[in-house]
Amino acid sequence: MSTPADIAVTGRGLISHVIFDMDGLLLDTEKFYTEVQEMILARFNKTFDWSLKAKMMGRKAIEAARIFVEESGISDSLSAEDFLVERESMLQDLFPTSELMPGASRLIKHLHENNIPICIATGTHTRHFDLKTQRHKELFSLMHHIVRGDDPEVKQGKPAPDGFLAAAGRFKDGPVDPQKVLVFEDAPSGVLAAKNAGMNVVMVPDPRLDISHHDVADQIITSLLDFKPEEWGLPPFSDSN
Ligand SMILES: O=P(O)(O)OC[C@H](O)CO
Ligand SMILES: [Mg+2]
Repeated sequence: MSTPADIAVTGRGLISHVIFDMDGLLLDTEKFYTEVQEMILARFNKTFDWSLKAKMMGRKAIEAARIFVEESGISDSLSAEDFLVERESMLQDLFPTSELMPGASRLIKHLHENNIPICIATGTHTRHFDLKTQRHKELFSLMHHIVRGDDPEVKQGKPAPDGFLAAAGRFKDGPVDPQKVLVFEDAPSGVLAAKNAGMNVVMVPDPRLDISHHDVADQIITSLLDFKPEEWGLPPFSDSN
């Protein structure tokens, strides 16, 4: 992990574009997946722990589902496809209640007001994206574009770089040099995806995630409220932020 001084030395202060992850980073939606998956495993007298959570988060639904049934040892009783069906109605009730993570609105508005191009690259597919964001349309409209997990260009989910490379390619003036992109992520798979795309990554991990997952990111912060844009060559927050 780099310190702010290292960041300046390696030239990572020259960020021109920002890509946000969504679940667990902008929206407090990871808790819904956890709740539902705990309930399903309880049916099999098993517990859902953070080592399994760490492997699933950030991935496309079917990829996470395969990990869930295989790693928890229930694949003989429940297929990945049936797991997705079983959790769907519960998630559909929970997603419309999604709330913003602390500091998300402040950072998005700050970057937009300062003309820093911003977008989202999420593993979430369009139908779930629409449910999760229905209370936050105004804020999400500040994004230049949004790449979802079912985008045709996203052949493989995180940790593959597909989503971040597609996102970097859709800004107004064409593809952006990955070295000038700063990604915000909460998930180990998402941090790896951004590094696989050659980008800079600030990780905002859930405190329950094992610290062994902190090694790959360029910077770790405990909340978006703690992000200091000037450490990355971005306009600082003013007192009114
Ligand atoms: O974290 P995101 O936004 O890539 O979403 C991925 C899944 O939908 C949830 O882990
Ligand atoms: Mg995430």
